[in-house]
Amino acid sequence: MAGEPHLEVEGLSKSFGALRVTDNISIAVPRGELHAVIGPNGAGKTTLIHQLSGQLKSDFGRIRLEGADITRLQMPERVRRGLARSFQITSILDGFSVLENVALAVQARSGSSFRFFARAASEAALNAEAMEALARVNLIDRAHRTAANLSHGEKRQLEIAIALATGAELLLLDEPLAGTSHEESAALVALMQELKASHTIILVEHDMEAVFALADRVSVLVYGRIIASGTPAEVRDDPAVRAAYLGEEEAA
Ligand SMILES: Nc1ncnc2c1ncn2[C@@H]1O[C@H](COP(=O)(O)OP(=O)(O)OP(=O)(O)O)[C@@H](O)[C@H]1O
Repeated sequence: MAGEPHLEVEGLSKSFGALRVTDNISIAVPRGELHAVIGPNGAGKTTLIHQLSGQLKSDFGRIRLEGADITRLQMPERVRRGLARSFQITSILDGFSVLENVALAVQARSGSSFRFFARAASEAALNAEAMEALARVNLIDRAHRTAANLSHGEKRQLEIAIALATGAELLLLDEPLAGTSHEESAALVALMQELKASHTIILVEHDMEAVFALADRVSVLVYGRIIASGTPAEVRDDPAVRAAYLGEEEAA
C-alpha cells in the first residue's frame, strides 16, 4: 500500500533475565530511508538488530514489513520476504572463493528454481547473479580470491554483497565500519551512499561522521529506550542527546 512504512516497529522489548535491554521501541522507516540507530555501548542496538532479523524472539511488540506482521516469523522466512542483515561478526566462509560465498546466498534464495537448468547452466546462472552483487559492492576483481585472503574492509563489502544476493530490499547493517582503516571506511561509506538509492537501510554505527553524512533520520538509543528520533540536525541539537550521548563522546 502506498504510504505504508517499509518497516514499522511498535513497542518492541526484550529482556535478558531482569535486564530490559530494549524497552518499548517504536520506529517507522519509509521505503528508501537510511535510518541510523546510535547510542552508547550496551544501549541495546545489536539486540534490536537481532530482534528485527529474527535471530532473537521479542518479548513484546510488533514488527511489520510492508504492513505484514512478521513478529513471529523465523529468520529464513524474513530473508525470503526481503529483509537481510550483514553480521557484526563475520558470516563469510573463509575457505570458499568470494564468488562462491555470494553464489551460495543466491542459491539459498532461489531454492529449487535453478534445478530446472542443467548443472553447468545452473552454475552459470548462479554465478552471473553473484557477479552482479559483487559489481554493486566493487569486488569484481576479487571474485576468484579465497575469502580468507580479503582485507578487513573487503570482507565487509563481501558481507553486504551476500546480503544483496539474498534479494534483500531492506538491509540491516550492524557496525559495518568497525575495525576498518580510513580508506576502507571511506569506500564503505561511498558504497552505502550508492545503496541508499535502491535499498531501505537500518544502520547501527559508532562512527558519527559517517552516520551524520549518510542518515536521513537517526534514532538515539540509551538504556534500551529511544530518547530522540529525527533528522541528523534535529538529533545533534537535542539537549537530551547531547547530555546522554554526544556529550560523552566529546568528553572522551
Ligand atoms: N544473550 C544475552 N544474554 C544476556 N545479556 C545480554 C545478551 N545479549 C546482550 N546482553 C546485554 O544487553 C545489553 C545490550 O547489549 P547490545 O549488544 O544489544 O548493546 P549495543 O548497543 O549493541 O552495544 P555495543 O555498541 O557495545 O555493540 C548489554 O548489557 C549486554 O551485556
